[in-house]
Amino acid sequence: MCAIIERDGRFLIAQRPARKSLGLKWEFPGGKVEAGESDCDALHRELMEELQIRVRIVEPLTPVFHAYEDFSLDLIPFRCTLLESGRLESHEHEALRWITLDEIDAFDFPEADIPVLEEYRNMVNSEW
Ligand SMILES: Nc1nc2c([nH]c(=O)n2[C@@H]2O[C@H](COP(=O)(O)OP(=O)(O)OP(=O)(O)O)[C@@H](O)[C@H]2O)c(=O)[nH]1
Repeated sequence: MCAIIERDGRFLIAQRPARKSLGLKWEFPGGKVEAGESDCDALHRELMEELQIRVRIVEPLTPVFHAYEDFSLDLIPFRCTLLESGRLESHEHEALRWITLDEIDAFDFPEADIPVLEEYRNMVNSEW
C-alpha cells in the first residue's frame, strides 16, 4: 500500500535507492502489508518507520494490480494529509520532494503508479 500525502497543495514523492528494484524511480511512500495487519495499520506503521510522520487517511483510491517482469504487486493507494512532522528525513530513500500535479511529468514513476497518478489527477481536478 502507498500514501499520497498532501500538504499545502503539494504531495510527497520519494526516490527509490539505486540498488533496489525499480532503482531511482519516484514512488509514493509505503510498503507491504504484514500478516494480521489491516491496510490502514500497515500504512501508519510504514510511514512511521520510513519517515517518522503521522497522517490522517482521507480516502482510498482504486487498487492497481501490476505484473512487472520479475514480480507482481497490488498497489493500494490512500490519499492522506500530513498531521505533523519535524524536518522530514528519509533513511530509506534517495530523496524526497513535495511536488504539484503540474510537475509530475518531470519524474519517472514505476508503471504500477501510472493509473494511480491518473486517478489522483482527476480527483483533484474535479474539486476545483
Ligand atoms: N511504496 C511504494 N512501492 C511501490 C510503488 N509503486 C510500485 O511499483 N511499488 C513497488 O511495490 C513494492 C513495495 O514494497 P516495499 O516498499 O516494502 O519494498 P522494498 O522497496 O522495501 O523492497 P523490495 O524492492 O525488495 O521489494 C516494491 O517492490 C516497489 O517497487 C509506490 O508508489 N510506492
